[in-house]
Amino acid sequence: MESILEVKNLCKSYSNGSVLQHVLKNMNIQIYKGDFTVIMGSSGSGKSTLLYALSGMDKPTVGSIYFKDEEISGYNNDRLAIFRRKHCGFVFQQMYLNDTMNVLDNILMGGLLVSKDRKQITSKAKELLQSVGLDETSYDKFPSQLSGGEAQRVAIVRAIINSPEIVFADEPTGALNSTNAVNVLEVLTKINREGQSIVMVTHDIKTARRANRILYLKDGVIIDECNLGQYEKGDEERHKKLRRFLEEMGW
Ligand SMILES: Nc1ncnc2c1ncn2[C@@H]1O[C@H](COP(=O)(O)OP(=O)(O)OP(=O)(O)O)[C@@H](O)[C@H]1O
Repeated sequence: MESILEVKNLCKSYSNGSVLQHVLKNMNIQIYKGDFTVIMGSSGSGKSTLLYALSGMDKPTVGSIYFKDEEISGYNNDRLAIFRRKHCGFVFQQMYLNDTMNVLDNILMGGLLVSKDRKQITSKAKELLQSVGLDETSYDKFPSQLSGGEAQRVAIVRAIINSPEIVFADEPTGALNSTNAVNVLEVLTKINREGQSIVMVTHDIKTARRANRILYLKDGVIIDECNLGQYEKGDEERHKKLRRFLEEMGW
């Protein structure tokens, strides 16, 4: 299997006043291309810190992070920003859609950072909106006029408009009701089936079971992983396997 991200001896510490808190402790991980990888673990175990380090949103205290053959951990902030724009998409719980722009412009804003071909980006945005179940009536709406699930689907389209090689998601369904959460998970499952690599942090077992690989984090260390294979709707065995794994982990 081909790696898309590789982490070597990763440590991350925060200084809280006079106390140094070691949040990630000497981690070694490979994330594979085309995988839907989920990071789980108890609250405060370091999941978001790991996601931030993997995605070049934050720098490790010690250790190296490789995106394919490129070592991103040594980059300065400007190079990291370029790296993120070129290769990564982000779907976070706080969606940060721009409230002063309509749906289409929110998406185009990201697309035009990479391509100057407005016509091509516009038609791609419309195609992607269609594929997540949003028709032309959504284009002119402002974020405040959307439901949580619609807004999150717009955020996903914005995250993938530049065809990033990897999408990072932090609790993307955390603020949604169950219908909207399922809609958003369907979109993530669909783009993963089409080859998109995804790394997602979640507390929710229904969300986690969309992944083919679950990494379990405890006190800053990956203590084990569970491999589930590709998601199929209604696969009870898969659900039981994940439940057993999480019970063993003390989740
Ligand atoms: N910027 C920061 N400065 C200082 N400490 C931080 C910072 N970010 C995170 N921490 C600390 O690092 C630890 C891990 O935080 P992190 O958010 O990664 O955990 P998590 O597993 O994602 O938790 P949760 O499931 O509750 O979101 C926590 O004790 C947190 O207080």
